[in-house]
Amino acid sequence: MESPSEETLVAAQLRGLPLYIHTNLRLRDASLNPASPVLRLTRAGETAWGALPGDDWAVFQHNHTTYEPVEWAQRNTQDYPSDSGGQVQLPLTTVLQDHGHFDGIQRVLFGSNLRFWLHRLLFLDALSYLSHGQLSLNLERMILVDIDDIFVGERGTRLRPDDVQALIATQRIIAAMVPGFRFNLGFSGKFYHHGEREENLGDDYLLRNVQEFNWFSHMWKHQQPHLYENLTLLMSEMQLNYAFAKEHNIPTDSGYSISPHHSGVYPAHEILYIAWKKIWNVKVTSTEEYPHLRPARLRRGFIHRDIMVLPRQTCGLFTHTMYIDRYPGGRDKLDESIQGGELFQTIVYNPINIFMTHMSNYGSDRLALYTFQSVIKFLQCWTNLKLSSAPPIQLAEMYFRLHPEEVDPVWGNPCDDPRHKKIWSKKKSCDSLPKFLVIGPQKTGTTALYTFLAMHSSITSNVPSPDTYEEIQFFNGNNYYRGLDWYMDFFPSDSSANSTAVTPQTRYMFEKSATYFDGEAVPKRAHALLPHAKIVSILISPAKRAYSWYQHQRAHGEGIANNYSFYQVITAGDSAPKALKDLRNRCLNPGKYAQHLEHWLAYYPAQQLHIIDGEQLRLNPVDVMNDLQRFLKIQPIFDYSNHLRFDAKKGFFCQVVSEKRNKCLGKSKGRQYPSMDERSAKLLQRYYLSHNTALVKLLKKLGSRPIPQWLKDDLSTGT
Ligand SMILES: Nc1ncnc2c1ncn2[C@@H]1O[C@H](COP(=O)(O)OS(=O)(=O)O)[C@@H](OP(=O)(O)O)[C@H]1O
Repeated sequence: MESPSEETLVAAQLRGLPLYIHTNLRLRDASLNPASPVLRLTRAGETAWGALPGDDWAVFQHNHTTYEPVEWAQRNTQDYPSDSGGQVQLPLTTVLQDHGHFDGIQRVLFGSNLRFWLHRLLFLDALSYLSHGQLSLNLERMILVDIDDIFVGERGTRLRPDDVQALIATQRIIAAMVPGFRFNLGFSGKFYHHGEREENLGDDYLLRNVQEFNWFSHMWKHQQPHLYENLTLLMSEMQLNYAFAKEHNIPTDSGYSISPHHSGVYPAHEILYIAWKKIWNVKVTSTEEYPHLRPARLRRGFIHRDIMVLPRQTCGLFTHTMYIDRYPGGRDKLDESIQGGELFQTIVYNPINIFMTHMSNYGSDRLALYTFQSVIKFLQCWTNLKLSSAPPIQLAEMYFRLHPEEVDPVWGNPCDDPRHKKIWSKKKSCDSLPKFLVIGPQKTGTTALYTFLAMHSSITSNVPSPDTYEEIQFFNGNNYYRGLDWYMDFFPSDSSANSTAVTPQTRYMFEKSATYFDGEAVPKRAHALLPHAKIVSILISPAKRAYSWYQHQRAHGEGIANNYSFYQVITAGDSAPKALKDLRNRCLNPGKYAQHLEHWLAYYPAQQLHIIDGEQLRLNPVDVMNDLQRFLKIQPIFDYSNHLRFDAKKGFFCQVVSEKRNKCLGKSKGRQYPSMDERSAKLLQRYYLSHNTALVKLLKKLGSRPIPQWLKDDLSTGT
């Protein structure tokens, strides 16, 4: 390849097209064709002056009506002064639209990659144009700028009256370009009048102009709420800021609040949410921490305890960023971010932008005012985006209308992220999260397994729930919305709670909830919190399971189950009463084993999954428990042969208590009921045929597991 300094305009014709390409060029000064029909998001602004990134640009030479330039640039004659000879150069086409008149194919050709910021916009426009609008971004963009830490800050870094005047003046200028724009000020009243004389006058000036801005409460002393374990104490601190607001005519009805350092928002500190609601009637907050700080484009929102949590965007201005020239990387870096770089693109890609800034960014040389005013001007110059602003509640409602799939939170493990660990209650420990889950399905022997596991001195389960006994049922249903603290309270980290001899390190904690197996949302949620957990499932004949489940419902006095025979339940058609159809689904669906296991395997690797043959658990529990201990790598290995014994009266294996006495499971496990009728048995064999066939395939794929006898039987009689 030629070195760039030696390059010449080497032309190559694109095969079959009246189009020549010159490659390997350095260019500068890009401009757009205002008449190009491709432009939608992109606006033909001025010229993007300066060298364009890269030294391997291609330009297009065309001589046919099918072609229309979208972007031009000049050769970088600063590099080759001899080339220009002082003459004006013709612009070279760097992005070209092909209308398809020649060969019927419409194209947009780019002479360079997406390193050049303008190409990122043009690429979106090309997608929109070529897809006839199917792949188009909406052009509305909302912008909210929060100024945290009002009144907080060292002497010498705070606002003076002229800074406040500049704030108001710039707000007016921005509002003329962004309808509805007002700075959103978050205050900590405790530090009011803590500055130098001029700065205290600045505080007063701000309060005299209280109606110019939107306001929200920060913490009174700028404390981190996750350090509070006591709700009353936290509320009394919030109350102080509330009283301050009242005294100084600061509006208290924004329904928005921000927590210092994102503390308590995510990972959620429940008492923060409760206190916020009670004192400030908070409806919206925002954070950069959900699910993680980086990458910024993956930040999401969620709703917890009726508080809408929005993702917040970073604009590179932190408490200590106070001077333009001391911006990390210098003024050029800041301008690069504004002029097509990170800040500019954040607004291009996010329909709703909440930016975090700090009071200190508005004193000194007012870096933040420069930043926002400039980026908005730049956006107006180069895009057709419709910028506007609105108070946080409106933004939040808009956000969740756009992203209904984000409403439900997904709780991650706070210990997986050092930042999260820092803003998580000191009382919590990741040691008190389960290392394995017994997921069911129901009626396969999960209680027997749970009881046998609990006999092991190194294994502990959760403390019982008052509603659902040994099962917490967290990852499915409404308990999930109670939050992680609620779940973790079932796993006390002090060893006194359950087993005295073992430390948290040697304790192998688990949880069993038999409805997890077929819970739609469970694998995703479990994996988000416990990605390294082992997953244990038990399978028996799905027909037998369905029948046992039906008997269980009858024994529990479930009205519908008592009013209909098993056959009627499993054959209920679409015209049946809803309650009967629901019962049918709950009875039959968990037995579609392969389908549910595939769902788990979409989140967990096969090595973390252990499938127990439920018939073996019933007939030969000692071997099953030995296998399971090996799989879980539990030490020491517990010898179950001395502790489990077949109880002829119960008809099942039970726990050995003494030479003569066994402790068996209660009456509800191993019930007496008539055998399944022939008709139902035949029907279910047919019903589960495809599911059982898929299960055999899956088990084979998973490796050396012997195919359970019940599965072979179900399949042989089902054909
Ligand atoms: N050792 C031992 N003792 C008692 N019962 C045993 C045992 N091993 C397996 N089984 C079978 O477990 C079935 C109940 O399953 P679950 O405990 O998973 O039911 S539940 O979902 O928790 O309600 C229960 O179902 P039913 O026989 O229909 O009552 C038993 O067949």
